Amino acid sequence: MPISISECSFMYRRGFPVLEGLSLSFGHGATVLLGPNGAGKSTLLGIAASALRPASGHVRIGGLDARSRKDVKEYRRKVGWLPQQVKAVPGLRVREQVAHAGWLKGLSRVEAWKASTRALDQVDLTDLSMRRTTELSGGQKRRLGIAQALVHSAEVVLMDEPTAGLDPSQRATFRDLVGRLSSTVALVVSTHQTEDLADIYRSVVVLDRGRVRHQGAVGSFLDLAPAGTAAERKAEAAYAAICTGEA
Ligand SMILES: Nc1ncnc2c1ncn2[C@@H]1O[C@H](COP(=O)(O)OP(=O)(O)OP(=O)(O)O)[C@@H](O)[C@H]1O
Repeated sequence: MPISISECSFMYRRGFPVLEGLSLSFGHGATVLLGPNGAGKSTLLGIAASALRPASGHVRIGGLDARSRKDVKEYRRKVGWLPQQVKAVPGLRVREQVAHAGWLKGLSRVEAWKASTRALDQVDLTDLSMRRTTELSGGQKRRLGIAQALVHSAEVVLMDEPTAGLDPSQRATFRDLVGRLSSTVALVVSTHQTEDLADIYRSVVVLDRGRVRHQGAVGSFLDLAPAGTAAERKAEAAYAAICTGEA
């Protein structure tokens, strides 16, 4: 189901708006969210996950509004979110932390325990399911966070820099995962990695200083690269052209 953000404004500190009247929607399939440091990507994903509350505007999935007290619990059940920082809960083992995340999203204890097996398999963490989460490496913790975002089979999945710190083999595993998720969910991935965009994502959003600078299919994004750009550099060149205002 698509997620729609309309006329959203947000500020952490009075007088310093991060987003002003932002409207955007993410449909079925995988969308990559690009933008310079500080553009507002994490803020936007936090709002879409209903972890941050905008000062004005609406965030909706179907008929559910994240800002409505009546809807918020059900809204959150429809969303899986990998935040930029994944917290290891002291005392919990990997499988327990993933199952706990599923239980918090409304699964029964039995369902959450079963679902944690599948989610850990999806991120190749089965071997570490009995490891204490506080003992994971950075990349392993990232994959724990992805498993937490997936455990309750959300309709909308938001991932903030999921491949940061992943080794090449785990990045390949993640690419396969995106391919599988794309056919069933609305997936939004914020990243600074522009290689292989066309193989992984259906559409691209570029955010800059809280504004949408570009939104469209991957093909039309790549076409913004200057003529003659080598295929493997097209995404980087298109992104640079948008950020400098040349496209
Ligand atoms: N907790 C906070 N308190 C105050 N300002 C914040 C906070 N978090 C982010 N900001 C500010 O909000 C703006 C948007 O930050 P945000 O983290 O959303 O950007 P981003 O596009 O995700 O950046 P990056 O690519 O570096 O992760 C930045 O100017 C940042 O300094």
